[in-house]
Amino acid sequence: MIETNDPAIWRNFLPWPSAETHKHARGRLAVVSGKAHQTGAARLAAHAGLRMGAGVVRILCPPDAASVIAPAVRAVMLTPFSSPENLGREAAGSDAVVIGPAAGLDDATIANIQALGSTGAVLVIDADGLSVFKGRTAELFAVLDRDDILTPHEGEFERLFPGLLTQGREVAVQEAARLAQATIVLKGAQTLIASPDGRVRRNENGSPWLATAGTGDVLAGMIGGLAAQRMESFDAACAAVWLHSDAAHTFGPGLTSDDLPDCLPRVLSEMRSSALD
Ligand SMILES: NC(=O)C1=CN([C@@H]2O[C@H](COP(=O)(O)OP(=O)(O)OC[C@H]3O[C@@H](n4cnc5c(N)ncnc54)[C@H](OP(=O)(O)O)[C@@H]3O)[C@@H](O)[C@H]2O)[C@@H](O)CC1
Ligand SMILES: Nc1ncnc2c1ncn2[C@@H]1O[C@H](COP(=O)(O)OP(=O)(O)O)[C@@H](O)[C@H]1O
Repeated sequence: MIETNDPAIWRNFLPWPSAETHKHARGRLAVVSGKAHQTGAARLAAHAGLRMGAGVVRILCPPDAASVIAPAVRAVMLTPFSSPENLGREAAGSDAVVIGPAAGLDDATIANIQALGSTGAVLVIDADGLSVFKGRTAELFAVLDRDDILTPHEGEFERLFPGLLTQGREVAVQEAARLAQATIVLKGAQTLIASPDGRVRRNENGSPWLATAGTGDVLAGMIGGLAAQRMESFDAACAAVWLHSDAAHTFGPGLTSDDLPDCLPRVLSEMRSSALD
């Protein structure tokens, strides 16, 4: 049965800081950047993860990108990596890692994802991190744990699961979660979220203002931010999808992906008030 993605289901599982917490205890999120001319997507995701409450957010970047990113971040920290092995070491200790936005469609992206697979962090894989496995899905599935999360739009979904969408989005997303043994977020006007345990929810508060470049990168960062705070992956994905749309409704016309993270304090405050009621 497909449930509506109603906040009542996951509202009480949202992570709020306790009086005694510190930034590392709140959750460590890493976001992997693309090359020097492709760093905006990672910066959007990292900022969103920080706004969602991850206590420490770090961008891990190829060495050539460091001088581009450094002047463009403040609360987000920056660490260059020189190889997939080095990336794996730098990401160790992260609670969640986002990879894929503007990562590049080359073997380095595959090797980076494989290296991250052994860190134990929850992986949120988006965009190029999905498309690069076109025709090589067995290699992707070999990396995934059940708490990992894939966030394809329909184009990316078709590359990973060719032909599956002809059975309808609902059937397709459930079958994809079963095949991948991971949570699948099939994005669209009504995003569907499926867990490998068979749960599936339909998001019904979508906003067409989200049809603008970079909003998917923000969503990946939001999911990563909640997963870093140890919210269960499926609920983290459902909560982030709903809050992402709510932020878009809050801003309305003229929305760009840059605006979304800055709408989150208000959206989260409203959610916190209603959870306390
Ligand atoms: N700020 C930044 O730096 C940003 C960087 N970004 C980075 O840019 C890269 C390209 O990302 P991308 O998503 O534009 O292109 P990609 O998936 O390679 O192919 C697009 C093709 O897929 C198809 N398609 C089918 N359904 C679709 C759907 N629902 N939504 C969208 N497309 C759909 C569609 O085919 P059509 O329908 O036109 O035949 C379309 O032509 C990637 O690295 C990404 O991370 C972006 O995140 C933006 C912000
Ligand atoms: N018409 C729409 N109505 C509601 N949500 C939409 C619509 N179009 C796009 N979205 C949402 O916007 C986001 C776009 O993500 P994505 O396609 O990955 O963009 P990008 O790669 O530019 O970041 C997804 O969360 C998707 O559900």
